[in-house]
Amino acid sequence: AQPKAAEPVPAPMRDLVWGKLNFLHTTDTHGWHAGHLQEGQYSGDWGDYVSFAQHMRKRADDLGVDLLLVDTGDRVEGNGLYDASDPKGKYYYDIYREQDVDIICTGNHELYHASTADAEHRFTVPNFKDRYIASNLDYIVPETGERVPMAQRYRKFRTKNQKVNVVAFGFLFDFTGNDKNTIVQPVRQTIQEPWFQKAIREETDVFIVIGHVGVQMQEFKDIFKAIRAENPVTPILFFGGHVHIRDATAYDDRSFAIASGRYFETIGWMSVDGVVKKVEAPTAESPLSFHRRYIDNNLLGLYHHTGLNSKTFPTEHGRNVSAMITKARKELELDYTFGCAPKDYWMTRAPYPSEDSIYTLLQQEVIPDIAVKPSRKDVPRLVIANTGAIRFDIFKGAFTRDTTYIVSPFLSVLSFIPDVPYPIAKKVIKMLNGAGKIMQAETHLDTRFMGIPEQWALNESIIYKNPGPVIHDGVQKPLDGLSEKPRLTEGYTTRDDIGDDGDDSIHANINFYLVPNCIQTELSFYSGGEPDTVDLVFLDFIQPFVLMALKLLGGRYGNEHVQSYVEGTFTDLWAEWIKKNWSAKC
Ligand SMILES: O=c1ccn([C@@H]2O[C@H](COP(=O)(O)O)[C@@H](O)[C@H]2O)c(=O)[nH]1
Repeated sequence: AQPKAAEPVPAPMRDLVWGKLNFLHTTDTHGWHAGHLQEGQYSGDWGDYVSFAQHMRKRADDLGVDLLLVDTGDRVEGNGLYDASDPKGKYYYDIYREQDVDIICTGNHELYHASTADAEHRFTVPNFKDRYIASNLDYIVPETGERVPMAQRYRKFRTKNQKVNVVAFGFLFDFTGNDKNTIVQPVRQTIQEPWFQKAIREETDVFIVIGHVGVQMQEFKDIFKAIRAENPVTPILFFGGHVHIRDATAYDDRSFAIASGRYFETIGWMSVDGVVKKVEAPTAESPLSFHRRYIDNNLLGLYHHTGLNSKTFPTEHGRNVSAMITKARKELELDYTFGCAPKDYWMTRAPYPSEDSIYTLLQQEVIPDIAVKPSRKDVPRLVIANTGAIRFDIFKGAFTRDTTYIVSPFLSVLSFIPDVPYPIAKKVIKMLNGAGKIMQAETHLDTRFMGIPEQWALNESIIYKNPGPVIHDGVQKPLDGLSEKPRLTEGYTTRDDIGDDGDDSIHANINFYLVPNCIQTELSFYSGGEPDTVDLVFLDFIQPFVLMALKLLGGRYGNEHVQSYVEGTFTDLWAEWIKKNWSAKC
């Protein structure tokens, strides 16, 4: 862990179940390779993961089984370690490559900006060579304009100890928000391609499909169907991501799929045992078993799973990687404090609106100050922000340069359309929040894309009768006020299609309150009647949705009507606001 990280916190543990094939899985790490410095239960850093993987590989060798490491993308955007440097990722690429990942693919965040996709192609693809797979992603070479596969389409290999033959794919969901230098081929088209049809007919013991795709998403189901049609009994293993949740499912009894959360809070574990190899002549009845665990990135848990302790756990390689991170954080001045958050502000742990909601803070305090265009400051305006633009909670205490990127990493800016008739403009927010079906039918725009990924698969809030004790401030209170009950820390209490025993650490529940796709602030409205027109201000990320909503409401607006509202990214404006408004020392 990093020198200033919170101490790890103990929790009752569930053990890992080993099989012939075993996997460690990371996804959606979003630059959190220094770990969570403010949360002891996720404070392991990339160096600790390097140490952990070394010990686990040794264990696999001792047992004569295999361990493979998988990463399913969105490694960038979301933390100062990636975002605070110029160029972005100056330190990240060298830190990330220190982990010996066996199968790796691309996420959508590697593609939003041409510069990010270029860096991925220049650094991570060659760093991982034949272990990088891009089944449905092409790259446009800047010098020649030539369209080439981002990496190989699929990979065939044999595992070290069990000599299991593997055919592996690496997919991205049908993403359309990529910049001009990449092309994402829809999965349904890709699986018709001759190379894919050939690959699924290769002689193999196991298929491994890694993807930046939620395990409940149609893309994975389509891939499964295509492979299974040709391979009635071959095990098919899926490693997914994108939706930032812990999840697992089985598409049939000889397949298994896991998604391993977000922000390096989780290291996913999957194991497969039974009749895995073709030479054992498997039939549909041959025994095959799958296990999954969501390992908290908590040092005490990593010690538990390796049977080691604080002295014996860190390897030389792991220590060196932790030191690289410390050096990078120092050079980036990530601990530089802009101000002091007076309390915790939650994305989904508190209802919106409420005084503890980060969106209420944004709507009522931040936006009124930052959404001001001097030349039009008295013009009535509606300011719309998508909730997905906020990526993490704010914890009471120091608000650092790192926190700025953790909360708001994107390069979004405030844009506006001047003088929109108010009767139309006032209905836009309702359309963005409630008319998903109409929008999708008209345009294939999925309005959930404006909201937070964590709730894409949720229809209602999850409210527990006995939410757990808060130890965030370091003071742990007993559950239900009964001191003899176990003192659980708040954390993941995952329920997936397999059951409710997936988490390696037993935690107290956390409530999850649904939030809308977008929030709106009304500014400079005068009393005594409605304005005829307003300036419609919005984050540029949601521009296609706003234009579509206006169109559906009878307004005739296109990209040509959109203008810049204020200078600077939303992230910079937040940081300025914090400096001015939370200037007290902690
Ligand atoms: O510029 C941006 C980019 C993304 N978002 C939000 O993020 C999610 C996608 O998050 P994943 O990590 O890829 O799951 C997107 O739906 C937006 O809500 C944004 O607001 N601005």
